[in-house]
Amino acid sequence: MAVAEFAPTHLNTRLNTSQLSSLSTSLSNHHRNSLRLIYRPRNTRISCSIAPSEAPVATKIDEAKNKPECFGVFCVTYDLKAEEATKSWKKLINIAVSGAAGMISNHLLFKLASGEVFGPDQPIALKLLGSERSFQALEGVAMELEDSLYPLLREVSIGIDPYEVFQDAEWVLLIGAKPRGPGMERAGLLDINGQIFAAQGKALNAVASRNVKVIVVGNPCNTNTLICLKNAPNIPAKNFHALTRLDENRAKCQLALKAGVFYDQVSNMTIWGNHSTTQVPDFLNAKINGLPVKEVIKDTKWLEEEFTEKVQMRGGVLIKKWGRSSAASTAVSIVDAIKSLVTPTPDGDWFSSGVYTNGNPYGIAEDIIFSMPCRSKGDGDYELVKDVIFDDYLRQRIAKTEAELLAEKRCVAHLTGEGNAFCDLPEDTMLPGEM
Ligand SMILES: NC(=O)C1=CN([C@@H]2O[C@H](COP(=O)(O)OP(=O)(O)OC[C@H]3O[C@@H](n4cnc5c(N)ncnc54)[C@H](OP(=O)(O)O)[C@@H]3O)[C@@H](O)[C@H]2O)C=CC1
Ligand SMILES: O=C([O-])CC(=O)C(=O)O
Repeated sequence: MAVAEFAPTHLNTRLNTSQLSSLSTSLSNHHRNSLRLIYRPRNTRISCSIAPSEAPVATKIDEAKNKPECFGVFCVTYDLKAEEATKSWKKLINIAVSGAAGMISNHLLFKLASGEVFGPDQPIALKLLGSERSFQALEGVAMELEDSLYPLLREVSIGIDPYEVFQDAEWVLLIGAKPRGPGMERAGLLDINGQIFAAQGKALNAVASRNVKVIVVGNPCNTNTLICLKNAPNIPAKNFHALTRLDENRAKCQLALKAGVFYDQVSNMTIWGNHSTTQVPDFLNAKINGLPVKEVIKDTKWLEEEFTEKVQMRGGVLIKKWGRSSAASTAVSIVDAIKSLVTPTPDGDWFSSGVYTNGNPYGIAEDIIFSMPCRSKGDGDYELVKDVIFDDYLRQRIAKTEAELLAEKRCVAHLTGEGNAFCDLPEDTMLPGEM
């Protein structure tokens, strides 16, 4: 019989029977054996005796996959009362992440766990959604989280069933999606990924917190968000976002570079429309050092052509250099997107997010997900900014990205409960990463 020593040395431990059983299940995932746990009093080690398996191993692994289990050291409860440093901590929040074994998550999860996103007094629980395909990798991610000893990370669980993983989730970051392969039509990608987001929307509707905030990253993210929210009618449509913050950050960087200023001097940067090559980085309303961009950068041809294209195609250029799509900067932009919703927007500024268009003041078609300028009081909610200006150039560009999103919507009608799909995409426009 093998004996494993489990030593949460930095913690005060107190386990109840169900936690002992969870710990046993979790460790049995690693060791593929049955376990006998011996609990000793606080501040001592917990010994796990590993006996030859009695039940078929495959059955145990399958059980663990279907029902998310706490992982390793995260099965240990902390004695919060005994820890002086935690006295002022807020109530734990549940954050679910799909595609948790993918590249973006590999950056994001560690930022979430560090306190960089929700603050140094906000303990979190991470609920990681994977698949049969990624389950082993997911265990690896959870092991790395264990080994990072983040004080604010109180729970980690992994699973493959969204109905289990999304239970009571207050923030859901939907990152997992099939990448578009060679020769695959955009309509095909919309359908394959749309199925994933329809299923996840249904799961959110059934089990997530009623006030859950959902940020969709997996592409094509605007239409995936629409599909998701249509399948979650009991959650306010306003709570769903498609990530266009990376595009905003890319646009700020290019304007700063051209103006010869540091990028913190660029504000009021709107990305309008789709996270695709039709997106519109708005240089009419953006500011540099508090002045309209056009007063600082007088080269209109550069703004209309080079700047706009550079932002639209940044993802593709990066893939050509790096051999894979932006992962670290995407994770940073997810952090920015969340922080923009949980901290008050600085006076006079705004941020971009792909949100539901119903009631928008810009005359953009209703019932699509469109990136627009938003402000937040820091309560997780947002309002659309009213005082923006338009000219013919901006209106024309907005109309093009709007037409693309309306066409994408018709392509996925079978997934949004709106009858038969009819796919007449105006031209085979690209994701930023596909150029
Ligand atoms: N909105 C934005 O600004 C950006 C969006 N993206 C998008 O984010 C998504 C994730 O990117 P990234 O983390 O780099 O990708 P990875 O390929 O590293 O990970 C993607 C994850 O998606 C999951 N997945 C779901 N369905 C499939 C499928 N049919 N085939 C393969 N994998 C699948 C996999 O996890 P599992 O097996 O656990 O389901 C996989 O781990 C992509 O859709 C990408 O286009 C990327 C950059 C910017
Ligand atoms: O197409 C991709 O996967 C990458 C992407 O969205 C981007 O870089 O903006």
